[in-house]
Amino acid sequence: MAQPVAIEVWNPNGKYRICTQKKTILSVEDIVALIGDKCDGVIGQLTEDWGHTLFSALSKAGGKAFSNMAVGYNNVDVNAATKYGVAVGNTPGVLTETTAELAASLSLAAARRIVEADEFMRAGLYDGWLPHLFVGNLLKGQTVDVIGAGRIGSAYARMMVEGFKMNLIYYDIYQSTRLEKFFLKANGEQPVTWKRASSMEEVLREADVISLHPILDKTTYHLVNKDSLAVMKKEAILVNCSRGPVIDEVALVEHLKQNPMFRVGLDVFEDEPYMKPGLSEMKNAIVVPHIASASKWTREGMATLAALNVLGKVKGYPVWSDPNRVDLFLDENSLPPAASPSIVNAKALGLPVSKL
Ligand SMILES: NC(=O)c1ccc[n+]([C@@H]2O[C@H](COP(=O)([O-])OP(=O)(O)OC[C@H]3O[C@@H](n4cnc5c(N)ncnc54)[C@H](O)[C@@H]3O)[C@@H](O)[C@H]2O)c1
Ligand SMILES: O=C(O)[C@H](O)CO
Repeated sequence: MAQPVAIEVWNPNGKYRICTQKKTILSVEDIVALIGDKCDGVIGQLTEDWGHTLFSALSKAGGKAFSNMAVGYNNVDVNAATKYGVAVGNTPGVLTETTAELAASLSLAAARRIVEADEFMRAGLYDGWLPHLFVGNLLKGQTVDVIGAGRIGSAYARMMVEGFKMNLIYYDIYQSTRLEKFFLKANGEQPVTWKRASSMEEVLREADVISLHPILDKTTYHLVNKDSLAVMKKEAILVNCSRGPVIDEVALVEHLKQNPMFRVGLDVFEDEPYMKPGLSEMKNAIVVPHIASASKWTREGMATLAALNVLGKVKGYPVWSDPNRVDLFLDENSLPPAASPSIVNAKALGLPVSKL
Protein backbone atom coordinates (compact mmCIF):
# COMPACT_ATOMS: atom_id res chain seq x y z
CA MET A 1 0.00 0.00 0.00
CA ALA A 2 1.23 3.54 -0.79
CA GLN A 3 2.70 5.47 2.17
CA PRO A 4 0.58 8.48 3.18
CA VAL A 5 2.24 11.64 1.82
CA ALA A 6 3.35 14.50 4.07
CA ILE A 7 1.95 17.48 2.21
CA GLU A 8 3.37 20.95 2.89
CA VAL A 9 1.06 23.86 2.10
CA TRP A 10 2.57 27.22 1.11
CA ASN A 11 0.62 30.49 1.23
CA PRO A 12 -2.25 28.70 3.11
CA ASN A 13 -4.57 31.72 3.27
CA GLY A 14 -3.78 33.17 -0.16
CA LYS A 15 -5.77 32.98 -3.37
CA TYR A 16 -3.28 30.50 -4.83
CA ARG A 17 -1.99 27.82 -2.48
CA ILE A 18 0.98 25.61 -3.34
CA CYS A 19 1.18 22.05 -2.05
CA THR A 20 4.50 20.20 -2.13
CA GLN A 21 5.89 16.90 -0.95
CA LYS A 22 9.53 16.34 0.00
CA LYS A 23 10.38 13.10 -1.79
CA THR A 24 12.78 12.67 -4.71
CA ILE A 25 10.54 10.52 -6.90
CA LEU A 26 6.79 10.72 -6.41
CA SER A 27 4.71 7.68 -7.38
CA VAL A 28 1.41 8.00 -9.24
CA GLU A 29 -0.36 7.31 -5.89
CA ASP A 30 1.62 10.09 -4.15
CA ILE A 31 0.62 12.56 -6.85
CA VAL A 32 -3.04 11.54 -6.77
CA ALA A 33 -2.97 12.23 -3.00
CA LEU A 34 -1.28 15.61 -3.60
CA ILE A 35 -3.85 16.60 -6.23
CA GLY A 36 -6.68 15.83 -3.80
CA ASP A 37 -10.16 17.03 -4.77
CA LYS A 38 -9.24 20.63 -5.71
CA CYS A 39 -6.22 21.50 -7.80
CA ASP A 40 -5.88 24.09 -10.58
CA GLY A 41 -2.56 22.94 -11.98
CA VAL A 42 0.60 20.94 -11.33
CA ILE A 43 4.35 21.47 -11.87
CA GLY A 44 5.94 18.03 -12.18
CA GLN A 45 9.28 16.35 -12.75
CA LEU A 46 10.66 14.18 -15.52
CA THR A 47 10.79 11.27 -13.02
CA GLU A 48 6.98 11.12 -12.82
CA ASP A 49 4.70 9.05 -14.99
CA TRP A 50 2.01 11.41 -16.30
CA GLY A 51 -0.61 9.29 -18.07
CA HIS A 52 -4.37 8.63 -17.99
CA THR A 53 -4.55 8.07 -14.21
CA LEU A 54 -2.96 11.41 -13.30
CA PHE A 55 -4.60 13.53 -15.99
CA SER A 56 -7.98 12.05 -15.10
CA ALA A 57 -7.34 12.82 -11.38
CA LEU A 58 -6.20 16.36 -12.22
CA SER A 59 -9.18 17.00 -14.45
CA LYS A 60 -11.61 15.69 -11.77
CA ALA A 61 -10.01 18.13 -9.29
CA GLY A 62 -10.73 21.00 -11.70
CA GLY A 63 -7.14 21.20 -13.04
CA LYS A 64 -6.44 22.58 -16.48
CA ALA A 65 -2.65 22.73 -16.63
CA PHE A 66 0.44 20.61 -16.06
CA SER A 67 4.04 21.64 -16.73
CA ASN A 68 7.12 19.45 -16.68
CA MET A 69 10.09 21.28 -15.19
CA ALA A 70 12.13 20.00 -18.15
CA VAL A 71 12.34 20.48 -21.88
CA GLY A 72 11.99 16.73 -22.57
CA TYR A 73 8.51 15.36 -21.92
CA ASN A 74 8.80 11.67 -22.81
CA ASN A 75 7.36 10.95 -19.33
CA VAL A 76 4.09 12.62 -20.34
CA ASP A 77 1.29 11.06 -22.38
CA VAL A 78 0.31 14.24 -24.21
CA ASN A 79 -2.66 12.58 -25.94
CA ALA A 80 -4.07 11.59 -22.56
CA ALA A 81 -3.65 15.18 -21.32
CA THR A 82 -5.42 16.53 -24.40
CA LYS A 83 -8.25 14.03 -23.89
CA TYR A 84 -8.82 15.42 -20.37
CA GLY A 85 -8.46 19.02 -21.58
CA VAL A 86 -5.19 19.60 -19.71
CA ALA A 87 -2.50 21.88 -21.22
CA VAL A 88 1.03 20.43 -21.07
CA GLY A 89 3.97 22.81 -20.64
CA ASN A 90 7.72 22.32 -20.92
CA THR A 91 10.78 24.59 -20.50
CA PRO A 92 12.69 24.94 -23.80
CA GLY A 93 15.52 27.33 -24.60
CA VAL A 94 16.63 28.08 -21.07
CA LEU A 95 18.65 24.85 -20.85
CA THR A 96 20.26 24.86 -24.28
CA GLU A 97 23.72 26.29 -23.51
CA THR A 98 24.00 24.76 -20.03
CA THR A 99 23.23 21.26 -21.30
CA ALA A 100 25.53 21.66 -24.31
CA GLU A 101 28.31 22.80 -21.95
CA LEU A 102 28.00 19.60 -19.92
CA ALA A 103 28.11 17.51 -23.10
CA ALA A 104 31.27 19.42 -24.08
CA SER A 105 32.71 18.85 -20.57
CA LEU A 106 32.04 15.11 -20.78
CA SER A 107 33.60 15.00 -24.25
CA LEU A 108 36.78 16.66 -22.96
CA ALA A 109 36.87 14.67 -19.72
CA ALA A 110 36.57 11.43 -21.69
CA ALA A 111 39.13 12.48 -24.34
CA ARG A 112 41.70 13.50 -21.73
CA ARG A 113 40.81 10.85 -19.10
CA ILE A 114 40.35 13.52 -16.44
CA VAL A 115 38.36 11.43 -13.95
CA GLU A 116 40.77 8.48 -14.09
CA ALA A 117 43.73 10.84 -13.65
CA ASP A 118 42.04 12.60 -10.71
CA GLU A 119 41.40 9.26 -8.97
CA PHE A 120 45.02 8.21 -9.59
CA MET A 121 46.32 11.45 -8.10
CA ARG A 122 44.10 11.25 -4.99
CA ALA A 123 45.11 7.61 -4.47
CA GLY A 124 48.71 8.83 -4.08
CA LEU A 125 49.87 6.87 -7.14
CA TYR A 126 51.64 9.72 -8.94
CA ASP A 127 55.38 9.23 -8.60
CA GLY A 128 56.61 11.41 -11.45
CA TRP A 129 56.05 12.52 -15.05
CA LEU A 130 56.04 9.74 -17.61
CA PRO A 131 55.56 9.97 -21.40
CA HIS A 132 52.69 7.46 -21.45
CA LEU A 133 50.80 8.57 -18.32
CA PHE A 134 47.08 8.97 -19.11
CA VAL A 135 47.58 9.53 -22.81
CA GLY A 136 44.24 10.48 -24.41
CA ASN A 137 42.89 11.88 -27.69
CA LEU A 138 43.56 15.26 -29.32
CA LEU A 139 40.22 16.71 -30.46
CA LYS A 140 41.53 19.29 -32.93
CA GLY A 141 41.06 18.06 -36.48
CA GLN A 142 39.02 15.03 -35.40
CA THR A 143 35.39 14.50 -36.36
CA VAL A 144 32.55 15.24 -33.96
CA ASP A 145 29.18 13.81 -34.70
CA VAL A 146 25.92 15.17 -33.37
CA ILE A 147 22.83 12.99 -33.43
CA GLY A 148 19.75 15.19 -33.01
CA ALA A 149 20.75 18.67 -34.17
CA GLY A 150 18.00 20.63 -32.44
CA ARG A 151 18.56 23.43 -29.92
CA ILE A 152 21.05 21.59 -27.69
CA GLY A 153 22.73 19.52 -30.42
CA SER A 154 23.38 22.67 -32.47
CA ALA A 155 24.79 24.57 -29.47
CA TYR A 156 27.10 21.64 -28.69
CA ALA A 157 28.21 21.45 -32.35
CA ARG A 158 29.04 25.15 -32.30
CA MET A 159 31.13 24.75 -29.12
CA MET A 160 33.12 21.81 -30.50
CA VAL A 161 33.71 23.42 -33.89
CA GLU A 162 34.49 26.94 -32.69
CA GLY A 163 36.31 25.89 -29.54
CA PHE A 164 38.22 22.83 -30.66
CA LYS A 165 38.24 23.12 -34.46
CA MET A 166 36.64 19.73 -34.95
CA ASN A 167 35.06 18.67 -38.24
CA LEU A 168 31.34 18.08 -37.97
CA ILE A 169 28.85 15.51 -39.18
CA TYR A 170 25.28 15.81 -38.03
CA TYR A 171 22.39 13.39 -38.28
CA ASP A 172 18.80 14.48 -37.81
CA ILE A 173 15.51 13.47 -39.39
CA TYR A 174 15.10 17.15 -40.38
CA GLN A 175 17.58 19.55 -41.94
CA SER A 176 18.94 21.78 -39.14
CA THR A 177 18.69 25.29 -40.59
CA ARG A 178 19.75 26.62 -37.18
CA LEU A 179 23.04 24.77 -37.51
CA GLU A 180 23.60 25.17 -41.23
CA LYS A 181 23.02 28.93 -41.09
CA PHE A 182 25.78 29.15 -38.53
CA PHE A 183 28.21 27.45 -40.90
CA LEU A 184 27.05 29.34 -43.94
CA LYS A 185 27.49 32.58 -42.02
CA ALA A 186 31.03 31.49 -41.15
CA ASN A 187 31.72 31.87 -44.88
CA GLY A 188 33.88 28.81 -45.12
CA GLU A 189 36.60 30.50 -43.09
CA GLN A 190 36.55 27.92 -40.31
CA PRO A 191 39.32 25.34 -40.65
CA VAL A 192 36.70 22.61 -40.49
CA THR A 193 34.48 20.59 -42.79
CA TRP A 194 30.86 19.75 -42.13
CA LYS A 195 28.05 17.71 -43.62
CA ARG A 196 24.64 16.29 -42.87
CA ALA A 197 24.80 12.50 -42.90
CA SER A 198 22.22 10.51 -44.78
CA SER A 199 22.31 7.54 -42.42
CA MET A 200 23.25 6.72 -38.85
CA GLU A 201 25.80 4.22 -40.14
CA GLU A 202 27.71 6.91 -42.04
CA VAL A 203 27.86 8.96 -38.87
CA LEU A 204 28.98 6.13 -36.62
CA ARG A 205 31.67 4.89 -38.97
CA GLU A 206 33.38 8.29 -39.35
CA ALA A 207 33.06 9.89 -35.92
CA ASP A 208 35.74 10.26 -33.27
CA VAL A 209 33.29 11.85 -30.81
CA ILE A 210 29.54 11.21 -30.91
CA SER A 211 27.13 13.25 -28.83
CA LEU A 212 23.46 12.27 -28.53
CA HIS A 213 20.84 15.03 -28.38
CA PRO A 214 17.57 13.71 -29.85
CA ILE A 215 14.25 13.56 -28.06
CA LEU A 216 13.32 10.13 -26.65
CA ASP A 217 10.52 8.47 -28.59
CA LYS A 218 10.05 5.16 -30.33
CA THR A 219 12.35 6.21 -33.22
CA THR A 220 15.27 6.90 -30.86
CA TYR A 221 14.79 4.11 -28.28
CA HIS A 222 18.05 2.05 -28.33
CA LEU A 223 19.28 4.09 -31.30
CA VAL A 224 22.74 3.11 -30.04
CA ASN A 225 22.76 -0.67 -29.63
CA LYS A 226 25.07 -3.69 -30.08
CA ASP A 227 25.06 -3.34 -33.88
CA SER A 228 25.69 0.41 -33.95
CA LEU A 229 28.44 0.14 -31.33
CA ALA A 230 30.15 -2.48 -33.50
CA VAL A 231 30.34 0.05 -36.38
CA MET A 232 32.02 2.78 -34.29
CA LYS A 233 35.76 3.35 -34.16
CA LYS A 234 37.47 1.36 -31.39
CA GLU A 235 38.77 4.58 -29.79
CA ALA A 236 35.62 6.65 -30.26
CA ILE A 237 34.02 8.70 -27.49
CA LEU A 238 30.26 8.50 -26.94
CA VAL A 239 28.44 11.16 -24.91
CA ASN A 240 24.79 11.01 -23.83
CA CYS A 241 23.03 14.05 -22.36
CA SER A 242 19.64 13.21 -23.93
CA ARG A 243 17.74 10.33 -22.30
CA GLY A 244 19.11 7.01 -20.99
CA PRO A 245 17.05 4.66 -23.19
CA VAL A 246 18.55 6.18 -26.37
CA ILE A 247 21.43 3.77 -25.58
CA ASP A 248 21.04 0.04 -24.94
CA GLU A 249 23.05 0.21 -21.71
CA VAL A 250 23.59 -3.55 -21.36
CA ALA A 251 25.15 -3.64 -24.84
CA LEU A 252 27.21 -0.57 -23.92
CA VAL A 253 28.68 -2.20 -20.79
CA GLU A 254 29.70 -5.22 -22.87
CA HIS A 255 31.25 -2.95 -25.52
CA LEU A 256 33.20 -1.01 -22.86
CA LYS A 257 34.56 -4.29 -21.49
CA GLN A 258 35.67 -5.51 -24.91
CA ASN A 259 37.10 -2.13 -26.04
CA PRO A 260 39.08 -0.46 -23.24
CA MET A 261 40.01 2.51 -25.46
CA PHE A 262 36.34 3.27 -26.25
CA ARG A 263 35.15 5.89 -23.78
CA VAL A 264 31.77 7.23 -22.70
CA GLY A 265 30.46 10.26 -20.81
CA LEU A 266 26.96 9.63 -19.50
CA ASP A 267 24.61 12.06 -17.79
CA VAL A 268 21.52 9.86 -18.22
CA PHE A 269 20.82 6.15 -17.68
CA GLU A 270 18.34 3.61 -18.90
CA ASP A 271 16.87 2.78 -15.46
CA GLU A 272 17.53 6.05 -13.67
CA PRO A 273 18.55 6.46 -10.88
CA TYR A 274 20.20 3.02 -11.32
CA MET A 275 23.02 1.94 -13.62
CA LYS A 276 23.03 -1.39 -15.45
CA PRO A 277 25.28 -4.00 -13.76
CA GLY A 278 28.96 -3.52 -14.47
CA LEU A 279 28.81 0.11 -15.62
CA SER A 280 30.08 1.62 -12.37
CA GLU A 281 33.21 -0.59 -12.52
CA MET A 282 34.22 0.57 -15.99
CA LYS A 283 37.25 2.89 -15.93
CA ASN A 284 36.43 4.00 -19.49
CA ALA A 285 33.05 5.41 -18.40
CA ILE A 286 32.44 8.80 -16.81
CA VAL A 287 29.07 8.92 -15.08
CA VAL A 288 27.28 11.94 -13.60
CA PRO A 289 23.77 12.09 -12.10
CA HIS A 290 21.58 13.83 -14.73
CA ILE A 291 23.07 17.27 -14.06
CA ALA A 292 23.36 18.59 -17.62
CA SER A 293 20.93 21.45 -16.97
CA ALA A 294 22.22 22.13 -13.46
CA SER A 295 23.50 25.70 -13.69
CA LYS A 296 21.92 28.19 -11.28
CA TRP A 297 20.64 30.43 -14.10
CA THR A 298 19.08 27.53 -15.97
CA ARG A 299 17.44 25.86 -12.99
CA GLU A 300 15.90 29.18 -11.91
CA GLY A 301 14.77 29.75 -15.49
CA MET A 302 13.22 26.28 -15.73
CA ALA A 303 11.30 26.84 -12.49
CA THR A 304 10.08 30.23 -13.75
CA LEU A 305 8.95 28.89 -17.13
CA ALA A 306 7.20 25.87 -15.56
CA ALA A 307 5.38 28.09 -13.04
CA LEU A 308 4.36 30.61 -15.73
CA ASN A 309 3.07 27.80 -17.98
CA VAL A 310 0.66 26.72 -15.25
CA LEU A 311 -0.18 30.21 -13.98
CA GLY A 312 -0.88 31.46 -17.51
CA LYS A 313 -3.47 28.74 -18.04
CA VAL A 314 -5.01 29.24 -14.58
CA LYS A 315 -5.38 32.96 -15.35
CA GLY A 316 -6.81 32.26 -18.80
CA TYR A 317 -3.90 33.82 -20.72
CA PRO A 318 -3.15 32.78 -24.33
CA VAL A 319 -0.03 30.77 -25.19
CA TRP A 320 3.21 32.42 -26.31
CA SER A 321 3.68 32.30 -30.08
CA ASP A 322 7.32 31.16 -30.14
CA PRO A 323 8.50 28.78 -27.38
CA ASN A 324 12.08 29.22 -28.59
CA ARG A 325 11.96 32.92 -27.66
CA VAL A 326 11.48 32.84 -23.90
CA ASP A 327 13.91 35.56 -22.73
CA LEU A 328 11.09 38.01 -21.97
CA PHE A 329 9.79 35.61 -19.31
CA LEU A 330 13.18 35.48 -17.59
CA ASP A 331 13.92 39.17 -17.16
CA GLU A 332 13.94 39.85 -13.41
CA ASN A 333 13.48 43.58 -13.95
CA SER A 334 10.16 43.48 -15.75
CA LEU A 335 6.85 41.66 -15.46
CA PRO A 336 6.57 38.60 -17.72
CA PRO A 337 4.21 38.74 -20.72
CA ALA A 338 0.62 37.66 -19.98
CA ALA A 339 1.01 34.29 -21.68
CA SER A 340 2.03 30.67 -21.02
CA PRO A 341 5.59 30.42 -22.43
CA SER A 342 5.50 26.88 -23.88
CA ILE A 343 2.43 24.62 -24.16
CA VAL A 344 3.12 21.58 -26.34
CA ASN A 345 -0.52 20.61 -26.98
CA ALA A 346 -1.77 24.18 -27.54
CA LYS A 347 -2.86 23.40 -31.11
CA ALA A 348 -4.61 20.14 -30.19
CA LEU A 349 -6.52 21.98 -27.44
CA GLY A 350 -7.31 24.91 -29.74
CA LEU A 351 -5.80 27.42 -27.28
CA PRO A 352 -5.55 31.07 -28.37
CA VAL A 353 -2.09 32.35 -29.31
CA SER A 354 -0.70 35.58 -27.84
CA LYS A 355 -0.41 38.52 -30.25
CA LEU A 356 2.47 40.02 -28.26
N1 LIG B 1 20.46 15.58 -19.60
C1 LIG B 1 19.74 16.63 -19.37
O1 LIG B 1 19.69 17.17 -18.28
C2 LIG B 1 18.94 17.22 -20.48
C3 LIG B 1 18.72 18.61 -20.51
C4 LIG B 1 17.96 19.14 -21.53
C5 LIG B 1 17.44 18.30 -22.52
N2 LIG B 1 17.66 16.96 -22.45
C6 LIG B 1 17.14 16.08 -23.51
O2 LIG B 1 17.57 16.60 -24.76
C7 LIG B 1 16.50 16.53 -25.69
C8 LIG B 1 16.69 17.56 -26.78
O3 LIG B 1 16.43 18.87 -26.31
P1 LIG B 1 16.35 20.11 -27.33
O4 LIG B 1 15.91 21.28 -26.56
O5 LIG B 1 17.61 20.19 -28.12
O6 LIG B 1 15.17 19.60 -28.27
P2 LIG B 1 14.94 19.88 -29.82
O7 LIG B 1 13.52 19.45 -30.06
O8 LIG B 1 15.35 21.26 -30.17
O9 LIG B 1 15.94 18.85 -30.55
C9 LIG B 1 15.69 17.48 -30.70
C10 LIG B 1 16.18 17.07 -32.08
O10 LIG B 1 16.09 15.64 -32.20
C11 LIG B 1 15.75 15.37 -33.56
N3 LIG B 1 15.25 14.01 -33.72
C12 LIG B 1 14.02 13.53 -33.43
N4 LIG B 1 13.95 12.22 -33.76
C13 LIG B 1 15.18 11.87 -34.25
C14 LIG B 1 15.73 10.67 -34.75
N5 LIG B 1 15.01 9.54 -34.83
N6 LIG B 1 17.02 10.68 -35.17
C15 LIG B 1 17.77 11.82 -35.10
N7 LIG B 1 17.28 12.99 -34.63
C16 LIG B 1 16.01 13.01 -34.22
C17 LIG B 1 14.70 16.45 -33.88
O11 LIG B 1 14.49 16.58 -35.28
C18 LIG B 1 15.33 17.67 -33.24
O12 LIG B 1 16.17 18.39 -34.13
C19 LIG B 1 15.25 16.73 -24.82
O13 LIG B 1 14.10 16.16 -25.42
C20 LIG B 1 15.62 16.01 -23.54
O14 LIG B 1 15.20 14.67 -23.57
C21 LIG B 1 18.38 16.41 -21.46
O1 LIG C 1 14.71 17.42 -20.33
C1 LIG C 1 15.26 18.13 -19.49
O2 LIG C 1 14.97 19.33 -19.34
C2 LIG C 1 16.35 17.59 -18.62
O3 LIG C 1 16.52 16.24 -18.68
C3 LIG C 1 16.36 18.10 -17.22
O4 LIG C 1 16.91 19.35 -17.28
